Amino acid sequence: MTILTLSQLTKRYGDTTVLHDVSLEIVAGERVALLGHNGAGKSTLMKLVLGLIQADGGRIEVAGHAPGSPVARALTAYLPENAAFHPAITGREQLRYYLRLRGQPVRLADELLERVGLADAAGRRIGTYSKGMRQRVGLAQALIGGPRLMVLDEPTSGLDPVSRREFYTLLDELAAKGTAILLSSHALSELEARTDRMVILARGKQVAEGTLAELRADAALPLSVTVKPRNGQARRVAEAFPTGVVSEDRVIFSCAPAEKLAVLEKIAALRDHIEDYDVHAASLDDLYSHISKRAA
Ligand SMILES: Nc1ncnc2c1ncn2[C@@H]1O[C@H](COP(=O)(O)OP(=O)(O)OP(=O)(O)O)[C@@H](O)[C@H]1O
Repeated sequence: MTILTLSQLTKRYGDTTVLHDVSLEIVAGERVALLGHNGAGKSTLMKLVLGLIQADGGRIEVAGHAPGSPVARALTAYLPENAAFHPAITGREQLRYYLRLRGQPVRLADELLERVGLADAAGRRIGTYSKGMRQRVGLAQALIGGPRLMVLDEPTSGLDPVSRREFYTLLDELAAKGTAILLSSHALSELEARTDRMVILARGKQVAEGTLAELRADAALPLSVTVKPRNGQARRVAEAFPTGVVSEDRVIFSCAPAEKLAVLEKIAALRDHIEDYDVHAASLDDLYSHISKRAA
């Protein structure tokens, strides 16, 4: 089921068009990453989805409802990059306040805080929380009511590596239950395995969209191959791969995706001379910088 539809969305501020004809659909359970340089239009797109600002062209639907309408608001949760709370109240009080606002029982506060790993700090003033802990309060708030669509603006900035992993595990659980997730992030490496699809914006234009595999196939960037020769075999192996560079007893070279099988066959034929090898496909970082340069 389609949860979010953007069709030829356009937004202008004065004479400047900050989003041009952006179209996107997110179905239930899908995790979509919105990528782009500073000022590319990510937050603007999110504000439009939330109904905080109005588009100048195109259409947005949240499960068939207009953004910002009471039904769309009830179905949507939002976590801003720097969730801000009153420092004098406790995590539990803050959650109870949000639960009341959303017409939910306040007894759910402790359960939500437990889900985001804040059970021990529930009775402490938020002013004593670290940035990562405040982000978790924001996430707990976003979980209220079992949203169908979650919009997360750079949700992991300021979180340590373990907290980031826990955060994505929580998102995976939500997606598995059918929540559609739209998140922006500059931390590309963590998105590779944790999102289903990426949309890349460059100066308001949608310059690429697809799964990591689709973006890789489209960009056709070379693979990086590293071969570790057995002792005393470096020269023999280097001769077999003349474009390679020898570094720290390894021979490193690149090959086009279409040549991958031929290279693997060659490596297999040299098995008596080779101790190990690695083949690295282009990372999301590589793809992002390639696509951004192509769009410039
Ligand atoms: N209220 C506004 N008035 C005028 N211009 C604005 C307004 N809000 C955003 N912009 C402009 O719209 C463009 C897109 O901004 P936006 O905040 O959507 O980018 P972003 O991709 O979220 O960037 P970042 O990664 O830095 O958060 C920028 O050029 C910005 O200056």
